[in-house]
Amino acid sequence: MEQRNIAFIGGGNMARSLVSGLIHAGYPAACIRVTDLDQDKLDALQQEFGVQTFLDNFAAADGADVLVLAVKPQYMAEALDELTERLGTYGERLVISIAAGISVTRLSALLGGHRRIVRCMPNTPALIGLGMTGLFADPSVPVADCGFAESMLQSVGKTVWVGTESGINSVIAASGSAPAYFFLFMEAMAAEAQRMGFSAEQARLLVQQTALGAAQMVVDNPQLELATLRAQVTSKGGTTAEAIRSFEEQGLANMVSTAMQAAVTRAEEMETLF
Ligand SMILES: NC(=O)C1=CN([C@@H]2O[C@H](COP(=O)(O)OP(=O)(O)OC[C@H]3O[C@@H](n4cnc5c(N)ncnc54)[C@H](O)[C@@H]3O)[C@@H](O)[C@H]2O)C=CC1
Ligand SMILES: O=C(O)[C@@H]1CCC=N1
Repeated sequence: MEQRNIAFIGGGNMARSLVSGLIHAGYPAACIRVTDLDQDKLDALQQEFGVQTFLDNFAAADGADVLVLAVKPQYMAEALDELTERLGTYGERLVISIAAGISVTRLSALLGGHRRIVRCMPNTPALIGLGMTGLFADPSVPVADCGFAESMLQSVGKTVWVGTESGINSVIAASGSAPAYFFLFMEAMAAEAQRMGFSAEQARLLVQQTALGAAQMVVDNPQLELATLRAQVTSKGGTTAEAIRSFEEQGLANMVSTAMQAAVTRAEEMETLF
């Protein structure tokens, strides 16, 4: 991967996962800077990865070729107002934003009209190198910059480009927020397994190993439809058929669709708020 000086603005969960992925992919720690308001987080990042850390965003951004915006959406304007005022211009810098609900147009305004922006939507499994990220860039962004952003996100998992910016909100619904859907489902299953008499530890093992096995079967069998894998478990007149019938009667597909649309709607609302 091409080496550029990267400054992460915000050193929280997602920045940590990206830093970890880059370091494990052999990216030099000397080319990575991280800023945060929390000195303890910075110290932990410095100790674990050997990256340079800063309490001052300007000090990190000055001299960096790439800025990765990794603060929560509600703090983005505050962080960028100050940075833009002190930097004056972003020049040739590539700006990669991982924030939900902040459009390229809004980012550009916060960056004093800067246009070299790639929006990315990763998810938390990036922490263990199994992330899924959607990327979007305006056609005016140089191909080399898009390639850099893609390589960075591929260091923590898989990537997909979306052709329109609204596609990023669909990525939020389908993968950015989605680890939480699976966790919720697993929570519900583990709770029921406990009610059936398993200990908390046993219930978690039953659920997590099944989720892992099911996901691995999907990955290992790209030629099989998801419905086919489901059918292979579902013996005619058997137990699974009854569980699936119950899910379907209660409108699982509709529930999932409505929830994913709710995530999109919230992302659209956030675009008007931050
Ligand atoms: N958590 C998730 O599953 C995902 C989050 N995102 C996006 O990633 C971004 C970061 O999210 P997380 O890492 O989960 O949040 P986080 O809260 O763990 O990290 C944000 C960090 O920014 C720091 N910060 C706040 N204001 C700052 C400032 N002015 N200058 C420097 N640092 C500042 C905070 O101290 C905090 O450590 C958000 O914009 C979110 O939309 C994107 C995809 C998935
Ligand atoms: O919940 C959120 O807003 C962020 C974006 C995707 C996952 N977490």
